[in-house]
Amino acid sequence: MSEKKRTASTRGKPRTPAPSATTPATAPATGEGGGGGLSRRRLLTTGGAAGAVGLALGATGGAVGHAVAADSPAPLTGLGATAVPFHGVHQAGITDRAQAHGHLLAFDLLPGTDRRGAAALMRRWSQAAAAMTAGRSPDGDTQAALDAGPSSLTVTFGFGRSFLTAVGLADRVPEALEPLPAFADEELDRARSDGDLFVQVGADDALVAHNAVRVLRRLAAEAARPRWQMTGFNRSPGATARPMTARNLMGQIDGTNNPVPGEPGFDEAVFVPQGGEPAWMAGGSYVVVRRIRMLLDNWENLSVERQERVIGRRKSDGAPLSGGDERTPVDLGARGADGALAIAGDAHVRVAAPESNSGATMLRRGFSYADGLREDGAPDAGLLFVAWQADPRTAFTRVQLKLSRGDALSQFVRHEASALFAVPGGCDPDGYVGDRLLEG
Ligand SMILES: C=CC1=C(C)c2cc3[nH]c(cc4nc(cc5[nH]c(cc1n2)c(C)c5CCC(=O)O)C(CCC(=O)O)=C4C)c(C)c3C=C
Ligand SMILES: [Fe+2]
Repeated sequence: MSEKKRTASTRGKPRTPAPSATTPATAPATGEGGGGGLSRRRLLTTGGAAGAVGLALGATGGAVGHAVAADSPAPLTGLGATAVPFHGVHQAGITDRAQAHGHLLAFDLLPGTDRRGAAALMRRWSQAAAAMTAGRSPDGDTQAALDAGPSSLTVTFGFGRSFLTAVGLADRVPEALEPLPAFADEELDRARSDGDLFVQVGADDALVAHNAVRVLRRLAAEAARPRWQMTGFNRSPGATARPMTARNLMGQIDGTNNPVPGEPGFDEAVFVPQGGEPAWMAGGSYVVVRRIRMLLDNWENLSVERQERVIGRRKSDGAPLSGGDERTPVDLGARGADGALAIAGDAHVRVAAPESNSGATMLRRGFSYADGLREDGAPDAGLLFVAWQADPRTAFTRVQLKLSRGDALSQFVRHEASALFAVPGGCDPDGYVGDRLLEG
């Protein structure tokens, strides 16, 4: 199929009817109350008819329900109707609130896929992602999400070091994409690590997220094959009485001290600046993905007091052990009545803090995972740690080196897979993600 034809058809049929209203809304990057706004505009669209009918039928179903719904279409809920624009200076899925469902995938190029073939793939993927994130049905749609709105779907693409060499662009490999060093105690499964291409899919509806993955998989067919896929989740929006930072599977409030979009230093910490090196990465970011299994049976046998000592924050409300509430800045110098440090020397927040790592800052935007049981009956569950930064050498790597040498949390977690990708800036509607690299 020619690019022109494909462009025309992906702009085609709406999955849900045209919006009757648009209302801007904001949400933080991680958790629901992590603070800060969005660098991308979110659209809350209210549709009627077909897309809404499926939702309206939830309670009644059957022929009667169909008749009622056809006469009085109800709007999609806010959850289904929310759309995050695909196009922009930065790719979506970085500063947006982490969705309830996430898929992380790596693909390897098939032998024979050259720069031209890779460019065609990125164009196909970008066009399909733009359509799906706007609630339109793309070419090759499986129709599994036909009745749903975009549900905050985001699709984010990245390139591994091996991608650049495979397509003959070894001279354009960013210095920041140097392989991560080996860290003490990691037990990495190489088959579930690295990869040529990275795809992150997030949505607040499980079918929408799954369908997007299937569509992208089908579009990759002749150019790339999946290398690994990991599936995770977060709390659903609206599950708590008020917006709150999410909890991880250890029960801790996780994401409190993330940098906040719009605050001083955020862009410098997370994005490669315009005029930065290499030029094709301007507006982009580097993502570190780590599959970190939690030894939940051991962790849950600790008293809450000991769990809090390991992290350095209270479990109930996330307040630092140095005092205050969740939002109170951590005071690493504070001491208790006994003269001992309020936040232990090996507490996770002390060892990971920017103050302990020459200012190292990253945006953590992960997903929990639960993949059933291991052979020994222990849960195969933990954190799909996803960290975004302008330079991993002075952010993730610096902090992880420190953590691997003295973090009290280390004995309760195992790093099982690892990957680093360069995530270019966003693209225009006429372009595709990576065009400045692949066309330049
Ligand atoms: C290399 C970076 C980090 C890894 C790997 C990591 C794993 C990890 N963390 C938690 C739970 C929490 N982490 C918290 C804070 C926190 N963690 C990192 C970095 C890594 N964590 C940073 C930079 C920070 C912020 C430190 C600060 O500035 O205070 C917290 C506290 C709440 C918060 O601020 O988010 C929790 C809880 C787990 C369970 C985990 C591996 C499974
Ligand atoms: Fe952490």
